[in-house]
Amino acid sequence: MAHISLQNLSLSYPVLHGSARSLKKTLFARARASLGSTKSKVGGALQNGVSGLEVLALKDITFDVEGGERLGLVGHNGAGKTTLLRVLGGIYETSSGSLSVEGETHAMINPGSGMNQELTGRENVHLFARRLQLDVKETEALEADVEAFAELGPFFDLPLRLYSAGMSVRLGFALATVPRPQILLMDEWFMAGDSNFQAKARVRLESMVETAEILVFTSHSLDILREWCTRVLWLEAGKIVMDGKPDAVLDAYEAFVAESG
Ligand SMILES: Nc1ncnc2c1ncn2[C@@H]1O[C@H](COP(=O)(O)OP(=O)(O)OP(=O)(O)O)[C@@H](O)[C@H]1O
Repeated sequence: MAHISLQNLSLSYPVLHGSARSLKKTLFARARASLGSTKSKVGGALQNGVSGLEVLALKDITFDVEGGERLGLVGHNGAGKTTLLRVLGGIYETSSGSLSVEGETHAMINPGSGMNQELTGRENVHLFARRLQLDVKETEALEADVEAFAELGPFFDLPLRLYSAGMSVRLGFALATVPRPQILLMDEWFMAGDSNFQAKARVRLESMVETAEILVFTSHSLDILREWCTRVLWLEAGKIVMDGKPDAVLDAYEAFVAESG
């Protein structure tokens, strides 16, 4: 059974170095001067670290996720949701604390990850198939599936650097939903794209979610979180504010947002 466990986990990003040029130095000085004096509605906490200014993106995070749970992450811009997904996906190392992830994990965090901008959509599908070590028949099936799903028309045979943001999402989504992992981590970019694509994406995700033992995803859509999750974690400035049943957490979050304006 898949399982995730985090104990007192923290992560900070270094911001700028003291040797940077003058504009950076000015910004650095302003941010440093505002330490502790302002309460921003966005972002992690700014702090003085060993190597200079840091953003404390996650602070003392402790929670467990059991197989069968669908955990939604909610919070203001910069609250730490994507950072947490990246930590769970093994993309970022933590500054302190411990993390244990049991189960095959797939992180849908960046629509363009692993793709070559100079290759066409079709060529990228073949690249992807080689990475998954698919045989000729499986590769043909994958190509047909992605081509039909992404509906890129002639752009499927043009280099990715010519794609619009929505077109990249279509291709990235079609490829990212091929593996069937035990733990699925998903950032909210999957909701990008036009309404026709969103409807298709939703159906595809639903079948994926059924096979994933654990789903962790971020969204600013409270309706989606209410509908999809069995549990919601509310983060603000890198800290857990509340963890529990979706309705209880999201009602409290909505009240907080209404109060803080
Ligand atoms: N690569 C990075 N380097 C430095 N700081 C970063 C980096 N990525 C994120 N941060 C900072 O870490 C904090 C958390 O960012 P994160 O992207 O995890 O937030 P989020 O909750 O996903 O936000 P959003 O809802 O806007 O996507 C923010 O203050 C952000 O400025």
